[in-house]
Amino acid sequence: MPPDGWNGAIPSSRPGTVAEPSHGPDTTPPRGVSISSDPTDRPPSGGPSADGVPAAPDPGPGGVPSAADQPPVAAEPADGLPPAGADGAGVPLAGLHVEEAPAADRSGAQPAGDQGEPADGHHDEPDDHHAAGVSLVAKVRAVLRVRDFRKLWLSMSLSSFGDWLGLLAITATATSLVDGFAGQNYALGAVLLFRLLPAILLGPLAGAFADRFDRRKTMVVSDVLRFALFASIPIVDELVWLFVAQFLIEAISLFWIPAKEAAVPNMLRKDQLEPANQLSLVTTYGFTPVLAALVFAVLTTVGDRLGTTVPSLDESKLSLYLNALTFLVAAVVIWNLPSISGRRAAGTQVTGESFLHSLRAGFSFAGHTPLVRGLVVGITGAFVAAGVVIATGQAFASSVGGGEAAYGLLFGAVFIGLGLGISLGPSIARDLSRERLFGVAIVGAGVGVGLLAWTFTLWIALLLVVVMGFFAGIAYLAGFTLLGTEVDDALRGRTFALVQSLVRASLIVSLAVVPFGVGLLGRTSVDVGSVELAVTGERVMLFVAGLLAVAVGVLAYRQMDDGRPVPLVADVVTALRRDTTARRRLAGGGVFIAFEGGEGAGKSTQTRRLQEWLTEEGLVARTTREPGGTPLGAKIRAIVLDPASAGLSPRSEALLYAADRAQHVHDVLRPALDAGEVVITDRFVDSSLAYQGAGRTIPMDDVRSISRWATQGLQPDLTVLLDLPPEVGLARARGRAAADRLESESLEFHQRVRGTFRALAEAQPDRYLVLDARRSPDELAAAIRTRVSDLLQGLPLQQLPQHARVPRTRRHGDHVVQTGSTPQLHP
Ligand SMILES: Nc1ncnc2c1ncn2[C@@H]1O[C@H](COP(=O)(O)OP(=O)(O)OP(=O)(O)O)[C@@H](O)[C@H]1O
Ligand SMILES: Cc1cn([C@H]2C[C@H](O)[C@@H](COP(=O)(O)O)O2)c(=O)[nH]c1=O
Repeated sequence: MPPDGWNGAIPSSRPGTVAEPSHGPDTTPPRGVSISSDPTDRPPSGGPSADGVPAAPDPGPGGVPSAADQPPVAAEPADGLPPAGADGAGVPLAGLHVEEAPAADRSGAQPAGDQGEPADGHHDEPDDHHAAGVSLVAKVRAVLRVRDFRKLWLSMSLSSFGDWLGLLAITATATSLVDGFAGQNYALGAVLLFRLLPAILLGPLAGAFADRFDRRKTMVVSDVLRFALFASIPIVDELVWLFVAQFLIEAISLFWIPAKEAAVPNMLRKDQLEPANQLSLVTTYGFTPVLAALVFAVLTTVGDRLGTTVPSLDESKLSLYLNALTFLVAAVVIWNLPSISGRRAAGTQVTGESFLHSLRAGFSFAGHTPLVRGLVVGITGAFVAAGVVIATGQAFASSVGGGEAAYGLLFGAVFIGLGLGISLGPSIARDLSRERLFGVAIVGAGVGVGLLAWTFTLWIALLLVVVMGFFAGIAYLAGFTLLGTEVDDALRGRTFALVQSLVRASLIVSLAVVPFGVGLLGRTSVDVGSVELAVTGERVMLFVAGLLAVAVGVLAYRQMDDGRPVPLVADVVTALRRDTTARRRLAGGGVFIAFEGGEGAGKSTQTRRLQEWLTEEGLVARTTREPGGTPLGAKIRAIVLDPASAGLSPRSEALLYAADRAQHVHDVLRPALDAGEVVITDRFVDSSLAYQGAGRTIPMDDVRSISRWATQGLQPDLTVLLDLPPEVGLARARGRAAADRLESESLEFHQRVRGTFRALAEAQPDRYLVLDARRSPDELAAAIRTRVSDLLQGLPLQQLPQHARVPRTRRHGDHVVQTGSTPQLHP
């Protein structure tokens, strides 16, 4: 039976999914129109002159500012990007690979070792997996730096530890209070029953109550009552009171859990909720049960000795007192966290909806919303299967020849698997939609159980149990995260409560029914060739549980599938391989390439050259830009770049760029990608993160949120970052035209911009090509062509009709001669 922290599910922001075209297959006629960037349409001059750019520190090789020049880095945010207001140049760049500048450019540069890179100068790009792992640690550390959350998490962990310890102690107490094998088993069953029963009877009521109380008071009162009840069990020392106390403790916990769930999102930023969720679940299922088992073992030794001096004290009683104490400590901690109180304390009115009506609304919502229905079916079915695994565990363990020790190992293996699934699952399956992940993970767990049923070797069984736990952990996190993100706050308490009740009911039913099934089926053996196969009740039940999990996984998947035309297997395989291009291809789309970089880095030059080359190769390729890729965007561009718009507030500026982007995605990018074109944009979302986020010091998450909203999740397949020290780029840009409003910003502003571009590239090395923009235009164009030709290999992109193609012989006479290596495309 899971302890208090069991559904530590915290509403969380959904990890970014790979953009899927919003339209169906290509119906758009081929386009060959190029919207080229025109540097002459800048707003009229009027800003500060090009002079006065302060001398910049030596940027080091490849333009990387040396550590000594970097200003102090502010508190590290969850996403590893510079916090708002921090100088992006201070972000560690160890994993960034910048294609090197020509030798002449590097003279006098500092050794690579100064940048924290390997002394041999070899830039090892961290693989994506590693980057994801590091970023999870960073995210968790950032979450734990939030003082109130840290305190709540510590108190939750303490309660969870106490609860596991209490479970061990109560089961030991129950069996010690009765005599005989049958009596002891009945007592054990009754303890579990009394622990599970309240949720079935009171769960939905507790859910409806959840939003009507001051959360802090609810939690403190619950913890104090649980302290008193746990402490009373060893004092009263009666079996009947143990059952009553169990029932009351569970009933009280039902009020504590939703209060806690509602409190956490108020303490953290939205993007911090998923790592907080992972942390809570790993603590509850990975760490505290192991610690509780160890402490119980220690107390058993101490209790034996104590028992000789204080006869009424044994390890179970000691554990129960300790458990009681954890709740008292938690009560004190929570009492000192006023931020938990929530909206009641803030004076917000609760709707006048009747209690009964709100209960009915909760049920109706769960029954009529396909996604929630799928989640409820999946979670319930998975817990029925889990109940079967628990109920057959002892018999199965002895059948693989390990007895009690094997049971302990198998029990531990479940938690190892759960811990791995919860902590690693989201990063492994980062690109897969959570709806699909949920169904797939339940099926995976079911297959694990089905195979386990026919395993006769302990180590294979242990391996399969870890696999089963791994998938179950992923499903659990995905399911509860989806409940948190997809269910409106007003209904969330009731939905969670309903799921809680169903989970417990499933466990009860399977724990009650399975032993009968096992007994009824008995033990037989089947001859398979020369081998005699033992077909026992517990193995058959396990196999049935596996089949059931597979069935509910498929059912949940069908309920929750968003109807995308991408076949599941290909979706899973490409998501695991992080193959975003293949994912877009699966969805029948084109290829999206973004150019990013500071002022004067050469983006317009290179977007144009790339488009010309692709067109020569017979592909439909277009260039576009932000801001100003649409007629409406051109007006926005005029406003944002006009030095006369001096009073524009940072937020207005961010929204104007987002508005330009929304129109751009809607009018240009999506249709062109849906038509299978190669779309090359001069700037995209990264520019907003760099300029409005780091430059204007707007919180990165706010910029990311409005950008995601504006783009509906569209991401480039490749971003070419032309990296250049800002003083070089500004000089180039100012040599071309008078400085616009952004170019007129300070050098520090532009250094923050540069640092953020680099940090973004570092976070996803597979999706970026970082080039030293001090290289010649020809060298840059050649490096870009090489990378782009790799990206486009084998893709069924839209091609120019024969009559529109430029014969190779004429091309070089008419257009820019593409020098350097020019790979051949085979579209
Ligand atoms: N690799 C290069 N080396 C030197 N000069 C370059 C290089 N690439 C472009 N330039 C020159 O630098 C200036 C800016 O180039 P371009 O307009 O392509 O940059 P940009 O990144 O689009 O600038 P902005 O962001 O300010 O629009 C132009 O005068 C261009 O000729
Ligand atoms: C997309 C985008 C752009 N900017 C800034 C960056 C530049 O200073 C100008 C655009 O000028 P360019 O000549 O086209 O490079 O706008 C920004 O601040 N935020 C953005 O999202």
